[in-house]
Amino acid sequence: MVEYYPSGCGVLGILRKKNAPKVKGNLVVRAIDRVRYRGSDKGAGFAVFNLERRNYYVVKAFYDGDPEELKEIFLRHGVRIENVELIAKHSDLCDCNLIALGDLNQIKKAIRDINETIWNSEGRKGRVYSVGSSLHVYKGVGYPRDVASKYNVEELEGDLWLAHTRQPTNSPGYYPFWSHPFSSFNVAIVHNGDVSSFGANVEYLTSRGLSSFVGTDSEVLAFLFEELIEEGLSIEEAIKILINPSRRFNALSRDVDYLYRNARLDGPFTAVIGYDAGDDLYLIAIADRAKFRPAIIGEDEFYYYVASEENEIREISPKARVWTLKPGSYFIASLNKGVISYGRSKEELMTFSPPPIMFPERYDINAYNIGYKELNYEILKLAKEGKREITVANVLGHRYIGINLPAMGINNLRINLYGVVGNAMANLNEGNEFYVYGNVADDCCDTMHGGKVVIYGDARDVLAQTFQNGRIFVKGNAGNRVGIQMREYKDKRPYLIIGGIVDDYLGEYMAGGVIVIFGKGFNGEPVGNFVGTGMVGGRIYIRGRISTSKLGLQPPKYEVIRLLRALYIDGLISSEEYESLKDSEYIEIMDKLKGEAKEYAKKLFEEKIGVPKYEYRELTEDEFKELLPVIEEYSRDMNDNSYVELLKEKFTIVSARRL
Ligand SMILES: NC(=O)CC[C@H](N)C(=O)O
Repeated sequence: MVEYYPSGCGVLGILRKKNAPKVKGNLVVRAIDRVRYRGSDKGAGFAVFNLERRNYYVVKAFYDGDPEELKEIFLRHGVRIENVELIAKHSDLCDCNLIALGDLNQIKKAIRDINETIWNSEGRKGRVYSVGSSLHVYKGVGYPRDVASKYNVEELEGDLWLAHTRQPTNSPGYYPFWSHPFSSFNVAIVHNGDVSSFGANVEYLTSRGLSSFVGTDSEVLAFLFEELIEEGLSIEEAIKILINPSRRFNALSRDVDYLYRNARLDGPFTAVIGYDAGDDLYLIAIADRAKFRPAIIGEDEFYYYVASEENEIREISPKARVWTLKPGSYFIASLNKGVISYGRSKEELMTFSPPPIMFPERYDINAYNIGYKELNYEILKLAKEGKREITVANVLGHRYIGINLPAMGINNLRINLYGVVGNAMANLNEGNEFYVYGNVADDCCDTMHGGKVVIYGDARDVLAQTFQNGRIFVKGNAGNRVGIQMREYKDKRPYLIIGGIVDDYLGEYMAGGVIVIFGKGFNGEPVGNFVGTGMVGGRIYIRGRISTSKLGLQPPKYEVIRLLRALYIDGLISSEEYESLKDSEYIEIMDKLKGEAKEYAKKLFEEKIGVPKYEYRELTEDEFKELLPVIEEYSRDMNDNSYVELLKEKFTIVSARRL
């Protein structure tokens, strides 16, 4: 039996390319069903768009009563309904399609009023949950397959699809009102995470005349996007406001930032937005600036994909190329224009690993049709029978691989994994070796105490959290928050070696151990922002020079200038010093200040702000001696002896700053 434990929502988006065939519903259902363990039986849904012009709107409503009553309510609000069709029942609720004729603005106004009446005044008697010229939302209580079979979703076709499996964190799930997708006039969204700015966002929307909300945090996303576009902003302007980028990078002008302050999203989110602009269809994916939820983007010959996990994409497209969104970034593609924004630079895109190898010539277990518990059980069984090397083919999102082994006293096994490994592989590992011929998902090697993990593809977010002994070798890239809280004790020292590039918060709160980032074949800086924030021990070696602005959590520029001005007024620095320092980076300023001025600056910033120590140089003899055997082993595993040469180059070396 395949057992699943709920964990967080699963999202999916698929857009066809211009000359590609339409996307069949059965593919969408298969893909979202791959991550049904992320959801629960408390809600699932689909949105399908087709770029067709019609002279009417399809209004969809849940209603606890005779659907004909709805017609009257619409008429009272000045909207002519051509046809009312009962399409399904959700216990006592009718699910109806209404064909509305008339002016769009009039229909919009009427629908806001109608929801105010049937949801607010009549105590949740019903709700209009989607309106579109080509958009159809299908949602309900249950798993994606339950909702799909109720509406024959597998038989439908579309240019653009969204799908969702829900693990409710806000608002209940016993009626379909709270299921995703949420929709507002030609816009539909699915979301994984929590919108903690819900209150401020509702305030913003209320000020724009909206008055009826079902209470799921995610719904504001649909309303906000639609409202911002309605106010004349471009798609990119609108989503930059929603994403709420860090003020440190000035992604928005001050005026825009201020004007739309209540339209910003806060909290963790990955969201997929589908938008029918009339002449084109858009697939958009956004990630919060700390990237607290996964977001995988994919592309093959026919389609663009957005998913929570790579296995959703692999289920239907084994050869797609995939990459991740950078923290606080966005992906936009349209049916007519293709990709408008990739969510990271083209150069970075090129560094992502090719599609995984799913099948070796010989293997012991085919994981395709078994759940992760069963897979762990099979591995354990073979280990107990005395097998020292076990090969698994067709891994597709299986989680917690190997987690049961240390507790069972098995610490000298080699496990070869072919495919796409799910979350939390090799957690708590003590002595086993894992060789992955593909990519691994989030939280790999958490609290690993020993043994070895070799990944020939990419690792995603939170790789090697509290990693404390052993070796982790990644050939490709790793994601956000890599090596956080790594530590060492006596002769136990963990080594994390990454051939490619990483995103933000590398080595956050690191307390021990060694991280090496080679950025091989990449010309830019191979790390994101906030490197070594709050670091208290250990060392990070990054090949090449990294701009100091990427290190730690630094104070905003204006605060630093304010301090310099105060130091000048108090006579602690001269006017020349003030002039020469004021345009420098924070770390350079801190290095150049002396005496009492430095003491002041330290008190103000350093004790509160986790900025690590920074050096740019070749390795010392001792460092080289320490790292050489590790890098030789890495080279052997990667079958590429150029890494030892790279070790002789100059590195940015980040370590704890002693105050
Ligand atoms: N698990 C999630 O990502 C939940 C999404 C959203 N907060 C909801 O309750 O529907």
